[in-house]
Amino acid sequence: MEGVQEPDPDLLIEFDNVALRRGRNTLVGPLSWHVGPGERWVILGPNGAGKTSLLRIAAAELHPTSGSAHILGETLGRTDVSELRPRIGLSSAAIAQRVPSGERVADLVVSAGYAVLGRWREQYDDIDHDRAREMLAAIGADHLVDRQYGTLSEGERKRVLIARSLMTDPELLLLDEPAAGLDLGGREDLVARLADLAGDDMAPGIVLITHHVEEVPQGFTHVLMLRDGTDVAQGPLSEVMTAENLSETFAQPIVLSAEDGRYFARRDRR
Ligand SMILES: Nc1ncnc2c1ncn2[C@@H]1O[C@H](COP(=O)(O)OP(=O)(O)OP(=O)(O)O)[C@@H](O)[C@H]1O
Repeated sequence: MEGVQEPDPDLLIEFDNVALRRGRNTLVGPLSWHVGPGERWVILGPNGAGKTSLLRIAAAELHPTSGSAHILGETLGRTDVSELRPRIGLSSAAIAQRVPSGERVADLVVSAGYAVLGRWREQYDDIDHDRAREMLAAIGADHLVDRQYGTLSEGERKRVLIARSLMTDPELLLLDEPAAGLDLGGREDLVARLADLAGDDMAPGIVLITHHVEEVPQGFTHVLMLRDGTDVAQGPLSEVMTAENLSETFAQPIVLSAEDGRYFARRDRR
């Protein structure tokens, strides 16, 4: 990639004029987006806005068609992604679907460091198992350690997969709709766990995709609102999470309220 600028070593994600095209369709961009250390971002936008595609570029799973994309100081197109990916924790529905139902939770989490799904290898050390249990405990799922993945509820599965994505001690944690499909209690439980994680200084930078402002955990710092692949608005939550920006993003009049660091939205029927 000629003409690509050098990465800023202080940024976790540094996308400049990034675009992703498939045939005649532009799925993402052109979009510039920078994520700094300690930041906790939420990506909001309607179905088909390009949220998952953007996150997959950040996960080094997709290469942008144009623009410059640096992740953790490495430049996509110039770096060996097999070395970059273990530095990124990713939890998504696509990964969830690939987990064999008979997989034991302990094995699923411990194998993350070796990037295998559903392939139990016996050479993991005690230190790996201790860390797996620690990651499960961090997300309130340590009691599930001996269960089979297929027997877990939707909410339990989400938490186990987040524990798995933390296993490698990633510098960047990417969560694609972690609260999708959860009931009210399950959602509140997960949102509270993510708020704890957001408040932990030792936790990696976090980017979370959601469809619902109610799922934005307390302690999140920034928001990127996407529509038709591009950013309607982005920046600190306190400035950018407004009814006006949500209305433009979702192309309908939205009323927004906030309480105790949580947000609530509905359509304005007046
Ligand atoms: N390989 C592909 N070829 C063509 N179009 C694609 C391809 N993959 C995704 N798309 C389209 O790109 C757009 C963005 O998809 P993406 O999954 O990134 O959106 P999203 O915001 O995550 O949507 P949702 O909220 O429904 O999950 C969609 O219109 C989708 O149909």
